[in-house]
Amino acid sequence: MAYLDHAATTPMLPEAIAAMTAQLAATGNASSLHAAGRRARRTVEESREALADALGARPSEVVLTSGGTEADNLAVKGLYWARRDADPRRTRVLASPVEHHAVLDAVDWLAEHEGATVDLLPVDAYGRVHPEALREAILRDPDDVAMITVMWANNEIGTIMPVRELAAVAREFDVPMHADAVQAFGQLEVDFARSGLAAMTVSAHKIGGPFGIGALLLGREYTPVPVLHGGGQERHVRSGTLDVPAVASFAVAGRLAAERREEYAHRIGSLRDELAAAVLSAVPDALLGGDPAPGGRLPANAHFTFPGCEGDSLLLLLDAQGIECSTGSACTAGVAQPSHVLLATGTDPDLARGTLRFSLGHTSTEQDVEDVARAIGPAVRRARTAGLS
Ligand SMILES: Cc1ncc(COP(=O)(O)O)c(C=O)c1O
Repeated sequence: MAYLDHAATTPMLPEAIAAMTAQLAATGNASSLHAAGRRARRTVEESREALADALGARPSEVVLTSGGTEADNLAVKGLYWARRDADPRRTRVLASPVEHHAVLDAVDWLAEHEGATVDLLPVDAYGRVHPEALREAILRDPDDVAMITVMWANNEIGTIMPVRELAAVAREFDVPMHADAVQAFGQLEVDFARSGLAAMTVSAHKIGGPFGIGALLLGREYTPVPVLHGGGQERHVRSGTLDVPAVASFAVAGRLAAERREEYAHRIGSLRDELAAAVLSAVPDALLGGDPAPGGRLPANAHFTFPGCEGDSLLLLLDAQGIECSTGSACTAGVAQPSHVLLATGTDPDLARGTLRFSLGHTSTEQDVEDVARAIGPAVRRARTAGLS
């Protein structure tokens, strides 16, 4: 068994499981005033402090959500509404074209239902947005920009964005910028205070924590209009009873992700390089995706294009050998669609159908690399033959 799909989700860390199970039997709504409620509240506030510490933020800047998707929606829609309500000219959203669908579809929704104009920022061959491109886009009309959203690191090809430089440009024009740091947290140093961002998304299940919990890091300058209305929890921007066991578990995973990051990134980066070398040696015409420059892409990411192959067939052939990875492209009604990320980087749509993403994580070992090295050559040959028949 080689699980190489940690960018989709990671197995939970034993420490995060222990923190969660310890809370499952506890009673008390963190909003209640009695002793059980106060105990739950204490657990939540201690967890918030641990998460703030791990992310270079203040505890009051951690807005807990049901995950990355909700945090992205709150940032994009909420900041758009807040800025447009304050000045009706502000209806333009600047976004990178390689965002996760949680951002891209929220932006598209604003265009369809709220009169937003969406400017997709130009990217280079690795899907990177350059600060000059952002400046140019803002300068087209600095008065009409509602918000900017550019991810910290891409989930398919691992490209790392120059987030601090981009946020500095946004600040020059007093425009709030949000970054989806779901894939960056745990692999890169994501320090919210130093980033200059107005908002930043993280998710627990990508760092060894549980599903269904995440956070929007939110500075004090901008208050998004809520997406969820109700009890007024989380600074009145995200109502809903908190899932205390998940919050406690997220905090443990977050603390460990920050503490172990450097050593982890080093170990996983070497393993990824070995995996890339093994695949390229077994399939010499395979193309390694992402930016090969040091610090150009996430250490856990290995993305390949196999000319003449359907990624889906290849994935299933590897799955039959116990190797679990992803194509990185969406499948609509059984038809494999080339990924929007690859299309944005100028990849030929036919080539973009033959991609595989291996993403390593805390459970990855040398054995996983050996398993891929052994299986990938025969699988590609079979997938190519199947494609020709
Ligand atoms: C970059 C990125 N953003 C957002 C999400 C969504 O996060 P969640 O699964 O917590 O809703 C993911 C997960 O696939 C992701 O990779």
